[in-house]
Order: sequence, then structure tokens, then C-alpha cells
Amino acid sequence: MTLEPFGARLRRAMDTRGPLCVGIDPHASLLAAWGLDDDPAGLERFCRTVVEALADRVAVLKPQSAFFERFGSRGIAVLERTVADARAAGALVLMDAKRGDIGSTMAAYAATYLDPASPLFSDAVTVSPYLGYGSLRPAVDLARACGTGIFALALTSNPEGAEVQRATGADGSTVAATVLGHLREENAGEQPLGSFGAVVGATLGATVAEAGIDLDTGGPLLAPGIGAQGATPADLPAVFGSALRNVLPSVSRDVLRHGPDAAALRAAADRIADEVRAVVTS
Ligand SMILES: O=c1ccn([C@@H]2O[C@H](COP(=O)(O)O)[C@@H](O)[C@H]2O)c(=O)[nH]1
Repeated sequence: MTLEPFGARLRRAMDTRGPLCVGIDPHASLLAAWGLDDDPAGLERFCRTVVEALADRVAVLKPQSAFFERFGSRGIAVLERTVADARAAGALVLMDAKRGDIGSTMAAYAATYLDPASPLFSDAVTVSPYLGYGSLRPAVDLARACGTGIFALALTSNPEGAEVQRATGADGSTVAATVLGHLREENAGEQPLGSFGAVVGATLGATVAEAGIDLDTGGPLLAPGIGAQGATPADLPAVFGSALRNVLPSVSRDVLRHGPDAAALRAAADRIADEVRAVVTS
């Protein structure tokens, strides 16, 4: 099965539903705050609530695989159902698994998340290019063949990321700029939006522009860090400059803390989506 390219589907979802990705991060503390047990049944209730409240209105839902993996096979079963339910309700699903390995193993990761025949099939997956961008080739090729996408870690939202991502190579370019350059090549000619995205934290302020790093890759820019990590929608123009229209801000805890009430979850997501839209279109 080949879908319409991920970038085109994402562009439409962002334009019609608003440019927002809500993360499904079932922290133990959130399960407790929602009155749920820290077990697979609590995990399932949590995810069903989020999907029922948000999958018919936000552009993208992003399950954080780590919070499911910690429950073993029963957690993965919940993850499979969560992805399928969210997609059935109309949201695009970005699996946040940050996979990266040598090419032959990367091919198995790609089949896990990007092949429509897989139980964990998602519209896109986060990947790590830090075994060398070329190691991601199997994921890029499968995504292109199936109409799915990837988001490669370029400039992450955590302060520790700079040590690796801002290091300079022999040609004087930062590692992040090199990753972004590869993504630009993948997206060349793709309209209205490429399918090969980058992760760039909303927390980075003016440091990206100051370093002269070009964020315009022709693909989407996933921007985590709003809310619990301290960034706000008002910070986005300084980070992204002329690439702002392709930014997909991602918020997990700052939406999820409003649950388990579905109306409160919806109101939180709507409020942030409105704030982002106002910033992007101003
Ligand atoms: O650079 C990155 C890449 C990924 N993340 C992930 O996004 C969410 C953020 O959660 P919040 O509760 O909104 O802080 C989480 O799943 C991270 O693993 C990121 O934060 N930064």
C-alpha cells in the first residue's frame, strides 16, 4: 500500500486542524494524577482518553514509545491499539522512538514503524542520525516508497544536545547543519512540503540564527519544548525565522496535565493551537 506522501498529508492536517502535535507521554506521575494505576490497564485508560479527546481535532499525535516499553509486551500491545485508534479517528501518528543503528538494523526499525503491514505502523517516526546520516537510508527509502516520513534529530530541545550537534566537522559546518543539509536534499522538489523532517527544539532561542544554521529544509520541523521545558509559542519566531510556516510545535505534559477530563484536554490543545496559529500567521 502506498499512501499520499507524508509531507502533503501533514501540510493539509496542519492547515485544516492547526499546527500542533500533542505528545502521548504516560508518565507515572500523570497516571497517578489522573487516578490511574501504574500498570497496563492504567496505561490503556490514559491513552484511550487522550485519543478520544484529541484524535479528531489535532493534526498529529505523538506517542512516546519509552512510556509504553516500560510495561513490556502488554505496553507494546497498548501502543499498537493507540496508534491504530488515533489513525482511525483522523490524526496523523508520529511514533517518537528515536531509532538509529547500522543500516541493516535500521532496515528492521524502518519496517517496524513505516511499513503499512506492521502492527506498529505509523505515519512517521523519529530517528537519530548520530550513527551517520547514511545509516538512515533504509528508513528514507521505505518512507519514500510507502508515503510515510521521518523526523531526524538535528537540534534537540535539551541543553546537553549542543555538545554533539553543534560540534564542527572538517568542512567547518556544525553536525546539525550537515544533518539539515541531507534532509534538504531528500526534500528537493517535494511540494507542498517534504516528508523528511527535522527535530529542532522550541527552547533554543536565537542561538540557531546566531550560529548561521539554515532551518529551511523544505520539510517539517518538529519543535518540542513548549510548556514543561519552558518555551512558549511566542518563542517560535526567534528560533525558526523564515522557516516558521513549516514548524510543528509539540506539547506533551502541558496538555496532558489537564486530564482526565476530555473537555479540559480539548480546551488546552485548542488554546495552544490558537496561540501557535496566531504566531505563525502574524
Ligand atoms: O529534542 C527533543 C526531542 C524529543 N522530545 C520529546 O518530546 C516530548 C516532550 O514532552 P514535554 O512534556 O512537552 O516536555 C517528550 O516525549 C520528549 O522525549 C523532546 O522533548 N526534545
